[in-house]
Amino acid sequence: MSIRLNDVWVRLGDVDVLREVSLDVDARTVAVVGENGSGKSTFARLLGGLVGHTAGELSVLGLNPANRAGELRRRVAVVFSNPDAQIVMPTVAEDVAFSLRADRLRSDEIRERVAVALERFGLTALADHPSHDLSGGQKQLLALCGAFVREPELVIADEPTAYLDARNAGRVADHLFKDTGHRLVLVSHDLALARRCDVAVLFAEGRLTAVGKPAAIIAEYEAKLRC
Ligand SMILES: Nc1ncnc2c1ncn2[C@@H]1O[C@H](COP(=O)(O)OP(=O)(O)OP(=O)(O)O)[C@@H](O)[C@H]1O
Repeated sequence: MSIRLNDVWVRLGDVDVLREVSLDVDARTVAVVGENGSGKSTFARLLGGLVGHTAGELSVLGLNPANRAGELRRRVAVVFSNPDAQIVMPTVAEDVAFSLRADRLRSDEIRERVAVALERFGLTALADHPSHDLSGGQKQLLALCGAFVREPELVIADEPTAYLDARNAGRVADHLFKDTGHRLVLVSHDLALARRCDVAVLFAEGRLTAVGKPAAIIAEYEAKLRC
């Protein structure tokens, strides 16, 4: 997937939230685990071009977010745990179409892409439904639908199942892991979900402390949690 960081630091306010982060990973799915406040979300936002780095070198899909942020945002979709932050249009179909606004498609192409995406995420019957009246699980599916309709090369999902019941969490996970040609960076406290990834990275106190097979990294993390 080509995520490369060399001694990257991120300072927010007067805090070094990420320190000395180095990583070179080329995997389809990458899990990011670690305790609360360890820097996982900041790392996810950094990869998505939503937070700048203060020092070091960084490339995502071969692009440096510092000077190719626009292109990165076109090729990468970021999904957060709170879908309300991403839902902007009054109806479900309009909200999905809004995600395509920058792609300069013809209106019939937009309609077609939206219809296919709604079908894929089981939202067709809700196309004209007010988006803010959806249940939490439906809203998260809508946020994912809005992310995937753009056919991103990389999906960065930060706690995408945090507020969902088991059935909806399973649905969301199935969409994230289904191989549709996209890569996935998944930040999650759900270690069963993290275990499904090809590679895992562990954060502690703003540092990336381990990278490897999820089973080994999660065992290391669980041992640390028991201390
Ligand atoms: N804008 C900011 N200004 C100052 N400090 C910040 C800012 N954003 C995050 N932090 C701090 O950076 C640290 C890492 O935060 P981050 O949200 O990346 O952690 P996290 O591992 O995702 O945590 P959680 O598992 O609780 O979501 C925390 O101590 C947080 O308070």
